Amino acid sequence: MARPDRSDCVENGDGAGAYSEDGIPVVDFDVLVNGNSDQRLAAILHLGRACAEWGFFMVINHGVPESLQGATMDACRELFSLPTEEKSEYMEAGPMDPVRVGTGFNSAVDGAKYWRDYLKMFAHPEMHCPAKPAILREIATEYATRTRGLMLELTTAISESLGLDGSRIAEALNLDNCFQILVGNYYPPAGPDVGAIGMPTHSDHGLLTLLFQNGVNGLQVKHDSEWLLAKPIPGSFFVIVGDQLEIVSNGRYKAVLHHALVDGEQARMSFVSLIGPCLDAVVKPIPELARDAPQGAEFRGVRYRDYMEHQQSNKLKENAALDIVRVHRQILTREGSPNSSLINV
Ligand SMILES: O=C(O)CCC(=O)C(=O)O
Ligand SMILES: [Fe+2]
Repeated sequence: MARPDRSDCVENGDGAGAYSEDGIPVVDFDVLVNGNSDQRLAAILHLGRACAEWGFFMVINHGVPESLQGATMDACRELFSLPTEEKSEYMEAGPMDPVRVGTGFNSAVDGAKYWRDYLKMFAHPEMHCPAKPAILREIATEYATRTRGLMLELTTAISESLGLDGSRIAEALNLDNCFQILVGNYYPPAGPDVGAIGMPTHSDHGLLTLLFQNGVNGLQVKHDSEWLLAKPIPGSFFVIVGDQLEIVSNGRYKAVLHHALVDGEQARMSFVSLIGPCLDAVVKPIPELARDAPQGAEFRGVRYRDYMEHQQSNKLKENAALDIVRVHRQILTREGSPNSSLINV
C-alpha cells in the first residue's frame, strides 16, 4: 500500500484535515474506512469541504498498490508504441464504442490539434480491451476493479458528507451497475511549442475520476478563479468531482474545471479511471437536497447515456454540457440550448 510520509501533508491547526503544501485537500482513505467514529466524522467533514470548495482532492492510503499503478501505465505505454496498423480498428471508433484509440479529444469536431494520444476502454459493467498488448486485459481488469471499489467507498462517504444515508447516492444512480471507463493519455514532448495544450479545459462527465501521472506534472485545476498546477504526493491519486456529482448534489459539490499542459522535453502520461451512474439512470438532484435549497432543483433530469454521448461528441468546452441541464433563466436564451436533446427527461 502507498504510505506517504506524513510530512508530505500539512495538518490544519483545528484538526479539520490535511492539505498538500500547495493547499490541495488530502483525504486519508484509511481513516475514512477504518477510523473510529470521531476520526471518520472529521474525515467526512474534510471530504465534504474538499468537494464543495475545490471539487478536487488527493487521496492517500488508498490501498491500490503502487506496483499495479506502474504496471497499468507500462501496459498503456506499450499500446501507444504499437505500429498504427495494430490499433487501426479502434481508431475509427465513435464516442459510444467501447474501445477507442485516437489523437486530440474528438478529432472529428476539435478543429484544433491537441498534443495528446489516448486510449479509452469501457471497463464496467463489462470489460472491453484492445487485443494487444496481451498483458493489458489482465492488468486493466485488476486496476478497474480496485479503483472502482475505492471510488464506490468514496461515494458512500460523500453521500454521508451531504447529510444523507451512505447508500443514498449509490441507490439513486444504480451504482451496482455503474459505468466505468479507463483512459490512458500520452502527451509527447512539445519541444519549442511553448504553452501547447495537451487537453483543453473541461469538467469530467462522470461522478468521480481518479487520476495519476508518470511523474511529469501538467494537470492544472481551477480554484478560486486561478489555475493551479496539481503536484501529487507520491503514490496518491487525484480525485476529480464530475458533472454527475454536481447534478445529484444539487450543485453543492462542484465539477472542477481542469486541463493538461504538455512538457517541453519529457513525454507526459496520465491514467484515468472514471465511474458514472448506470448508463440508463436518469440523473437529477436528490429530492431532499433540492427541497432544502432556496431555489429548489438546480438541474433537470438527464439520462446519463445521453449526457455522456453529448459531451463526448462535441468540442470540449469547459462545462458547456452541464450548463444545458442547469435550471437557470439565462440558459433559455443561450443559442442552441432550448432545442438540445439533453433537455428531455
Ligand atoms: O492528463 C491529465 O492530467 C488530464 C486528463 C483528463 O482530464 C481526462 O482524461 O479527462
Ligand atoms: Fe478530465
